[in-house]
Amino acid sequence: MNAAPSAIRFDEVTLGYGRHPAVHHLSGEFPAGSLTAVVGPNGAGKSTLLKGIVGTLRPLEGHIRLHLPAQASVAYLPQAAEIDRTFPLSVYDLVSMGLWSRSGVLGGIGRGDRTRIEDALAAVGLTGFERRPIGTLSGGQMQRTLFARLLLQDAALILLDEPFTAIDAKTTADLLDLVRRWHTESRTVVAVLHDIDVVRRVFPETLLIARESVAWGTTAQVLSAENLLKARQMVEAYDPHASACHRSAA
Ligand SMILES: Nc1ncnc2c1ncn2[C@@H]1O[C@H](COP(=O)(O)OP(=O)(O)OP(=O)(O)O)[C@@H](O)[C@H]1O
Repeated sequence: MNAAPSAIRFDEVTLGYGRHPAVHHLSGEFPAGSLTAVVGPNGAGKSTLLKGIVGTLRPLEGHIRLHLPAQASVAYLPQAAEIDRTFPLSVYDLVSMGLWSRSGVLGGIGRGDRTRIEDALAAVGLTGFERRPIGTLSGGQMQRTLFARLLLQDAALILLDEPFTAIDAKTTADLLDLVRRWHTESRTVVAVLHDIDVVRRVFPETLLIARESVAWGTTAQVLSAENLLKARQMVEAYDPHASACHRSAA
């Protein structure tokens, strides 16, 4: 298998809300520099998994360990529905927040930073949009803005939750080019995706989950018809009101 050291390691991790487990007994690793899709039916626990990695959700059981270079940041793009677009920010303001990990919230923006912000906006095709309030952007333009912010974050680990949902083919293709670029730069990228064709085309590794791991490895092996059917059946059979994990109780 992959000889690269792990960037994220899961040891028997159970994540959940209150006492209700959402993802059970997950063990495995995302190697440093890997490009992995997280796939599974609605309610499979994909977003929950990312929240566990970011640290906004603490495991009910087990450990998640990040092995990143010193000072390296983690960049996290939540689902579009979780982002408040009524906040009075311009495109420029939002993108410049990508520099906060280095400059601090109150740090000034120097000439070099301004060039980097302009370069990031150009890379996502938004030159000329600097002063636009984010509330006036289309869904695709907003996603381009958020990817420009990710570019500036310069993170070793990038987590994307359904980044291409409700985004047209041209915008998806442009943003996938950035994902490929991050992969060639040896960043570790984990993306929750629903479009299996995109996963097969672009993502070498896949984790298929259905409240627990169904398969984890190379995309061609993981996305077999048998595994996809198994995942669907496992989620349909799951009792969302279960208060304890059957394996813990065993
Ligand atoms: N804040 C929360 N409080 C309680 N339960 C939650 C919360 N967030 C998610 N859940 C539950 O955890 C389970 C997994 O949800 P999650 O959002 O991780 O699934 P998902 O695979 O990302 O789904 P989708 O593809 O629909 O986005 C679901 O049963 C969901 O209802």
